[in-house]
Amino acid sequence: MPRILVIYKREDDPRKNTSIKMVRKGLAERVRPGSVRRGVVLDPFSKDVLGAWLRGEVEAGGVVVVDASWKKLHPDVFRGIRGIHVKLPPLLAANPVNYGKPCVLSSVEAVAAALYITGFKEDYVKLLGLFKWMHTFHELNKELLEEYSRASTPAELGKVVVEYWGVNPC
Ligand SMILES: C[S@@+](CC[C@H](N)C(=O)[O-])C[C@H]1O[C@@H](n2cnc3c(N)ncnc32)[C@H](O)[C@@H]1O
Repeated sequence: MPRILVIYKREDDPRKNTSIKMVRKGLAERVRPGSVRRGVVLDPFSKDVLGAWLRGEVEAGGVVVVDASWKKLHPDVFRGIRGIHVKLPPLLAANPVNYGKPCVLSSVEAVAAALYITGFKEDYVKLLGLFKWMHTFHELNKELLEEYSRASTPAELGKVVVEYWGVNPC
């Protein structure tokens, strides 16, 4: 499994936090921002998008997620973290806080999507087992995830987004 690195900002209830659960289950590690050397940083403010062409970077450096509150999230939170910053192509959240909304995923949803799109499908399945609503995430997004994973360039991925969403909501 690629490394999953969590930068945890302690901004919400730790009992409901999804990245803390990934860490507790031994699927992710908690790190300080300065210790990240490379990898794919899941950054909703980036203009670049994650796609299958980043598989090598995920393999080499892992997936970095910044666990902060969506209410307080600001581009500064991501500044200075080394790695390739990318947002995810649009997907629907299934978590109880943002159910049905595009783009505002929980940490576990974001990491799972990144793993699926870059071809780590068995590792994606491991994350589905962490929360009941992760199976709903799968049902809501499985066709889109598969289409996204087949796009081999940003232009191809952009076409899928336009065909499905019209205007990109993220
Ligand atoms: C804002 S935090 C909220 C996490 C929440 N506290 C939890 O328990 O899961 C979610 C993180 O997942 C990643 N993420 C979520 N949606 C994303 C998207 N559309 N594009 C890129 N990264 C995303 C980002 O690293 C973001 O900071």
